[in-house]
Amino acid sequence: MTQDNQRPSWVVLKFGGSSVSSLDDWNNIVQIVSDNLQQGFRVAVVHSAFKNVTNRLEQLAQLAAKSEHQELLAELKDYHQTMASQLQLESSLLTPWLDSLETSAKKVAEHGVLTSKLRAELVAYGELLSSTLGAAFLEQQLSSDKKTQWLDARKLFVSEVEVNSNVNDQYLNAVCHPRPDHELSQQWADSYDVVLTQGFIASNEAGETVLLGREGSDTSASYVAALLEAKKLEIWTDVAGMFTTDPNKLSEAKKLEQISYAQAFEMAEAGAKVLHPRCLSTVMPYHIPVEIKNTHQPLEAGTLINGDEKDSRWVKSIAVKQKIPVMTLLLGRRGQQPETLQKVFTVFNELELGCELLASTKESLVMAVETSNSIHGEDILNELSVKLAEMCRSVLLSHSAIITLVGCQSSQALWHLLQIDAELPDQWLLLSHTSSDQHLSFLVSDDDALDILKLLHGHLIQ
Ligand SMILES: Nc1ncnc2c1ncn2[C@@H]1O[C@H](COP(=O)(O)OP(=O)(O)O)[C@@H](O)[C@H]1O
Ligand SMILES: N[C@@H](CC(=O)OP(=O)(O)O)C(=O)O
Repeated sequence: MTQDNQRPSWVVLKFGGSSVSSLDDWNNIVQIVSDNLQQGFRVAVVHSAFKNVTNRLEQLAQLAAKSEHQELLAELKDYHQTMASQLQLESSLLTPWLDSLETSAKKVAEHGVLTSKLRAELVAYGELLSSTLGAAFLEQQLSSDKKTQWLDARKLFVSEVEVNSNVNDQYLNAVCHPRPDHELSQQWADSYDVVLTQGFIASNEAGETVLLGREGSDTSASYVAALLEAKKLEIWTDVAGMFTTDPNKLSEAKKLEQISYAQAFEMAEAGAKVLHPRCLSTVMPYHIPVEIKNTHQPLEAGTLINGDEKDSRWVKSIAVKQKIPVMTLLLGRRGQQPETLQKVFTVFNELELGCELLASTKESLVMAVETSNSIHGEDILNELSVKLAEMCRSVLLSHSAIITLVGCQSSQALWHLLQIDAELPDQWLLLSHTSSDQHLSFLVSDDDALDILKLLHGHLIQ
């Protein structure tokens, strides 16, 4: 068995859609990879689809089910071919993927209904296309003695069926449990300087393509880091770290230089989308530090996530999730009875929608609807309202925001809130705090969300 200090030193670099979508981005990526090679690391790159391509592929899947996909398909082909020419690469590199994308869309059209299996197959082309160009660009730009190898993530990661998961989850929100493979790490290190693979995609035991949930490339990067027992995992994105709140929503947001895994997890769970929460649970057991950095400003210091942290008395950050579909069900006196709850959850189940119970009173239930792993379009929310209305006095569908205070005990957070000498809006519903008690959430109207964020950030963040 090899000793730890004889093992190859891998660094994993994940580049999100916002980091791979222009020639300037790619010149920065070449520099970042070269710097790591110069420091003696082997480099594993995990690559997302180009910016917004996954959303457009999701749309393509919906349109294909109605045989109305030709225009968007042509647009997507054109977009990728233009990217190839921007990077001065042969667009013929893309032909096999573009042909199979067309075949998949045709398959959906012939089937006439979108299934989660077909959706996964089709949406995966975003990462397959972009990473093919990424690997060719690195091979072309890195010095000639450096070997770059493109790898198919579906051969590396096989999903495991989770207890109670439904078919949609198995194809669209799949879970893998990679463990360190020292032999593979050595084999790759002997053969290549850089390996490059796709984020977001994996396969199941039947060899079919599955997805790891929207924004799942961070999760893939953590899988690669665990597989290689990497020295560090760097998430390269369009902001220079994790901030006290989304810097694109509030300019006063401050960068957090160093935070614990636990706090970063709470922030990610609460909606700080710069990092996917599932990414941390994979790297934590191996103590792999995670750094978040800005691809557009590579020299700027980022946020380092590692280790533990002492309890804090102050709110450290505030996360906002906006445009969450929320159903408020007025159920009358039988509201909290098991039969009523069972009927409500059965409707969600039948429509294959996820839900989170946000609050309940004796007579009402407030539930957030999770649509990202649904195979249906937006009109599924209306269908849900109609079905729920059959068992309720009334159903209200709103698009709301969830604001979460992260980093101190909920009792402390409430105490801090009481000190705020300003008017809070009328529409303000206390939701929950997590079992770790480092997390306090409120449901507010989407229109008020950014004003409330500004107010709370000004008062609560030290
Ligand atoms: N607390 C936070 N700190 C930093 N960024 C945040 C935070 N909360 C939300 N974000 C958002 O996360 C975005 C980066 O995530 P994402 O768009 O998924 O990037 P990528 O395409 O690189 O995966 C930032 O542009 C920022 O708007
Ligand atoms: N492309 C996928 C996976 C992903 O993580 O993308 P990004 O790294 O750009 O957030 C998505 O949009 O969901």
